[in-house]
Amino acid sequence: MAGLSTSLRLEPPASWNTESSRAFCQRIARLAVRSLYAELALYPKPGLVSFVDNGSHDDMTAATFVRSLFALRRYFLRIVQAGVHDAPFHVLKELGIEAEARMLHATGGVNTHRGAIFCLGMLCAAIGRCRADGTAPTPAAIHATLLRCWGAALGAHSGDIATPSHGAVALLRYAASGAREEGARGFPSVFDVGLPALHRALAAGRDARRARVDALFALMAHVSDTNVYHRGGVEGALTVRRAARAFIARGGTAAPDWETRALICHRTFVAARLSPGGAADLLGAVCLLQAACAEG
Ligand SMILES: CC(C)(COP(=O)(O)OP(=O)(O)OC[C@H]1O[C@@H](n2cnc3c(N)ncnc32)[C@H](O[C@H]2O[C@H](COP(=O)(O)OP(=O)(O)OP(=O)(O)O)[C@@H](O)[C@H]2O)[C@@H]1O)[C@@H](O)C(=O)NCCC(=O)NCCS
Ligand SMILES: Nc1ncnc2[nH]cnc12
Repeated sequence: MAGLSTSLRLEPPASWNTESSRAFCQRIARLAVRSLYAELALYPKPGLVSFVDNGSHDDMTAATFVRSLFALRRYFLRIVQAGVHDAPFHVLKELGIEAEARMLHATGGVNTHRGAIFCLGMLCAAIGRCRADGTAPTPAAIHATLLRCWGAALGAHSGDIATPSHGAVALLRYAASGAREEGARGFPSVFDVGLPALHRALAAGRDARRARVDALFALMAHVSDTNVYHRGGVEGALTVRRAARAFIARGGTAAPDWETRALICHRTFVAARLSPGGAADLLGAVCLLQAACAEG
């Protein structure tokens, strides 16, 4: 992937003042919320919650996710602003912890978006930082900025397990890397797996819905999803990976019977209580990157 040095440099716009900075931050925050809404609305999504059904979950519905999204609007605005102002990682972390509390308050204690708060939050900060630097928002520039500004702190954060979590248990029991390792490496699954899969599908003429399904399956085939390990152990993780690879091997959504296959996969996951929630969060991040880079 091209580095920052090869990306287009823009002069900071003459109109770059408090007013335009606020409008920019609000636009990116809106894109983050819309991207998570697009993930929620997508169907079929194996084992995951949508407006059609609750997938493998009995403690959350689409309404729970929508409440969570409303509660996170201000967080995304604040973290883009923090990125614009080159805030150190501990400031981003405080914003993230506060957002987790708001999410849990809005959902009655259900974890809808912890992975998304982390991943989309860091991307929002990096997009803000790119803008302040006068760097065009390409995926390569956003990735390089993320690593340059907060890469070392993200690496240290991955080993800092203060409170027990499903992710921490999956790491200890199964060596499943999860969100922490993704963050430490600058979310490579978003930049190197999910986004290219989305772009390939769009370039082949598929619509946004099908492209998102293809990106989700690409992520399911690739990521070490601690939510899957938490619910299904090693066997569950193998089931998810094999199902995703089989779907992709048949051509993904280019296959005429893709929808039937995706629905069969959905029912299989629901029967086994499997939920690739980490891949779903990363899909939200892919949608944000695509929208932010397309709008410039
Ligand atoms: C760094 C943290 C995000 C901590 O991570 P950790 O792994 O220790 O903690 P978890 O609480 O398990 O949360 C991790 C969430 O990340 C998602 N995820 C899983 N695998 C991956 C992956 N490979 N890449 C990216 N993201 C991943 C996953 O999110 C989904 O799972 C949710 C449901 O999970 P859970 O509640 O565990 O399980 P249920 O199915 O509900 O189980 P039952 O209760 O029903 O049995 C689902 O909604 C998705 O969102 C994990 O949730 C972070 O916590 C942290 O450090 N936070 C502080 C804030 C911060 O520092 N921010 C930095 C600046 S932004
Ligand atoms: N649609 C969804 N269903 C279940 N868990 C998720 N985590 C993020 N999005 C999700």
